[in-house]
Amino acid sequence: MAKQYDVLFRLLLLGDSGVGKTCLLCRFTDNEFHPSHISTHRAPSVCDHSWMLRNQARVKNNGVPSRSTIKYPSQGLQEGRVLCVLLFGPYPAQTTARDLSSPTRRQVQGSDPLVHRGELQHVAAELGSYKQAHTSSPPLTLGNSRVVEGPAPLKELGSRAQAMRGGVDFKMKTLVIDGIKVRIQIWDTAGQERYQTITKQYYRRAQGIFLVYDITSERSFQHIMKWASDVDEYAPDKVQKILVGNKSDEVDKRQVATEQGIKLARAYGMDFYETSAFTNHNITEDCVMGGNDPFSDGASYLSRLVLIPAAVPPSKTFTRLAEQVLAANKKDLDLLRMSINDDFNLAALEEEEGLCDSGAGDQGKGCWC
Ligand SMILES: Nc1nc2c(ncn2[C@@H]2O[C@H](COP(=O)(O)OP(=O)(O)OP(=O)(O)O)[C@@H](O)[C@H]2O)c(=O)[nH]1
Repeated sequence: MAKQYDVLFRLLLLGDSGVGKTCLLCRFTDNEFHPSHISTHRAPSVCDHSWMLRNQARVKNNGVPSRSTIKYPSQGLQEGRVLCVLLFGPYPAQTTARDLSSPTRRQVQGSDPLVHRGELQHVAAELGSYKQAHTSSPPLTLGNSRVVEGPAPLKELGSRAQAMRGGVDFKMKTLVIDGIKVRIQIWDTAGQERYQTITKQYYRRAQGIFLVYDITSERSFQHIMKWASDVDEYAPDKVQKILVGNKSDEVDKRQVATEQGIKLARAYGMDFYETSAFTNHNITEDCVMGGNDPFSDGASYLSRLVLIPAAVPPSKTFTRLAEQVLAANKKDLDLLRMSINDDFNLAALEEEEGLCDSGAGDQGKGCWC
C-alpha cells in the first residue's frame, strides 16, 4: 500500500474563543472562509437558539419551516436554518434519525432542495446522539463568547457536532517538500475555559503551538500570557511556539498594535505573525510557495510553514525554504525517516492519535477522540 505521508507534524491552535482559530484552520486546509462558524466549544442549543430568537418572526409552526415562512438570503444560512429547525423544532429532546424520517423531514427537505436526504440523516443521527448525551446537562452559558450571526452550513456541523463533545477538532493537510510528504495535523481547540481541562491533554502531543489572539481585542491579547503559561506547564519543552495576531483586515477596529505583538513574542521567545483568515493574509500554502523565508534565526520547525511573514525578500524559492527547514530539523527527520520504513510505527502513530483516517488525500476531518 502506498504511503500516505512520510512525516507527521502535530500543531495546536490555542487562544480565546472568537479569535478566529477555526477560520484560520479552514483557510489553511481548505482555503475557505465562513463568516458564520459555530464555535468549537459552543453547543448549537445556545448559539442557534439565540439565532432562532432573533429570527423567530420567520419561524412559525413550532419551528417547522415552509417556503412562505423562511426567507433564505444565502445558501450557507439556508442549510443552517433548516438545521435550526431540526434542533429546536417540535421534536422531543430524544430526537433520532428515525424520528426525522417523517413527513416533517420531507417538508424540510421539500422546502430546501439543497439539503439532501443523506446529509440530513447524517446530521440527524449526530444530533440524536448529541441530544441524548446532553439532555440532562444544564444549558451552556455564553460567557465571553459572541453569538454568531447564523449557524454554519450542514457540512460544517458534522465536525462541529463532534467537537462539541470534547472541545477539540482537527484538520489535516499534506505538503510535499522536496519529495517528502509532510502531513500537517492541526488541532483546533475550544477557547472557552470550561474545555481547558480537555484541551490541555492535547498539549503534550504537539510539535508546534499557535497562540492566537484577535488584534481587535485587547482582552484576547492579554490572555495570551495565560495561554503561554499553560503551554509552559503542559507542552513538551522543545515545542515551537508561534504568536498569531489574527483579523489583521480589521484595520479600523484594531486594539493591539503590531509592535505590542512583536514585543510579547520576543519576551516569550516566539515567532510572530499577523494574519487574516478573511483576506488570506499570511496563511495559505500560496504564501509558502510565493518564496518567503521566515528563518531569520536559522533554526526552526516545520510548523513555521503554516504561517509566513509578509516582510521577507521574495527572492528565496520554496525549495530553498524547504532545504532550510529540513536542514534545521535534520536530526528529527532522520529519526522519522527510519520509522517511515516501519509500517508498524506509522500504524502506531495513527492509533496513538485515535484516527480513523482513510487517507483520502488532504481532506481534513474532525475528530473528538
Ligand atoms: N474580520 C475577520 N473576522 C474573522 C477572521 N477570522 C475569524 N473571524 C471571525 O471571527 C469569528 C470567530 O471565528 P472562529 O474561527 O469561530 O473563532 P475561534 O477562535 O475558533 O472560536 P472558538 O471556536 O469559540 O474557540 C467569526 O465570526 C469569524 O467570522 C479574520 O481574519 N477577519
